[in-house]
Amino acid sequence: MSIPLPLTPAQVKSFHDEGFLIAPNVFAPADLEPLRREMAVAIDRKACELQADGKLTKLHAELDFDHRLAAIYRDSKENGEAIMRHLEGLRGGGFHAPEMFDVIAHPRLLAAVSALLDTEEIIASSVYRIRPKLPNLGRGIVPWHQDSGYLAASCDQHLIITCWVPLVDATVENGCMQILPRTHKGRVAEHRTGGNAGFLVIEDQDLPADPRRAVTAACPRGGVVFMTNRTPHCSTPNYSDHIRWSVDLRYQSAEVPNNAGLWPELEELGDLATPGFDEKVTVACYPPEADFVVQSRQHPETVTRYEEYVRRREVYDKTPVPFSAYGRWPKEATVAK
Ligand SMILES: O=C(O)CCC(=O)C(=O)O
Ligand SMILES: [Fe+2]
Repeated sequence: MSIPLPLTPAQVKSFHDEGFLIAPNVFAPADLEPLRREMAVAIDRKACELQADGKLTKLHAELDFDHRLAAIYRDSKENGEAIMRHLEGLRGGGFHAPEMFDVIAHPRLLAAVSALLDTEEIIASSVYRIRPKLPNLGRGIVPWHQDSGYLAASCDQHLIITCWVPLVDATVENGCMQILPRTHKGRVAEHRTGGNAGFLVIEDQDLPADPRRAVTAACPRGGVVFMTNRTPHCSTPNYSDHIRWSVDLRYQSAEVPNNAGLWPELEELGDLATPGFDEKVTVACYPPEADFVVQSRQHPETVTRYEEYVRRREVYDKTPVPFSAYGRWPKEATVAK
């Protein structure tokens, strides 16, 4: 295992001043290969299943991970959507093979997160998302928002770090992110429901700065775009011929409210959670999904291993929690974007 390289003090300062940091070479190119390969296997499996059901005629098995799903989608929107839903799961982080966990718990990534959070005690969130942004498809275009727009208001003033990890070189052409710098220290802006593809949106007049000041966050594969939960960002269309694959992961200090220690203890029959569990988890910044300890110097025995991470995710997915990511923003966007 290579020795984790933390960020330089100048990079850490830049993150806190600007609200984001683009760090190349967090991962070695080979580090992301197992995840890309396993996601390709998952696509293949689902495509074969659709073929066996008589829904899909052409497998496009000769195409690589960066092109195959786009070709399947071009043949049939329904099949393309079915495969994307399969990968995304209930809320966007459905894919949880060991290769995904290895990226979430990667020592070099955790060293960088630890430097940015200034703690060794790190909680990872299940609120990670897999994003296949297909060429010329509106669904992957994410309108202006702050990640706090989706989280509990009680966590607005805490720091939760989004690590945006491209699985291909992310460029303007294939629809990398745009980020509004130096605007992450104020209140969370007004978000509205009904943005593109059902996302929340901050309308231009409600952004904390002129969107023309946005920085283009191109990032090579192996690099990471780090952002705070109050950093406004969006992403643009993919005009390339390949899929802009990315995953975004989230981390916070163990001092920030979380549900890492809470289990619902499902009853055998009916899968009903222990009474009161739903109220308890509302302490977390995103109550419906399972947080877990990913690094701890003080209590290394609490660090979550792969099997427990999977179990926590499954159990939370079955547990109705009275929290909606859209609940805090009752107003619809005035213009559908
Ligand atoms: O991947 C994208 O296009 C948007 C990502 C995003 O909003 C996030 O990582 O928080
Ligand atoms: Fe976001």
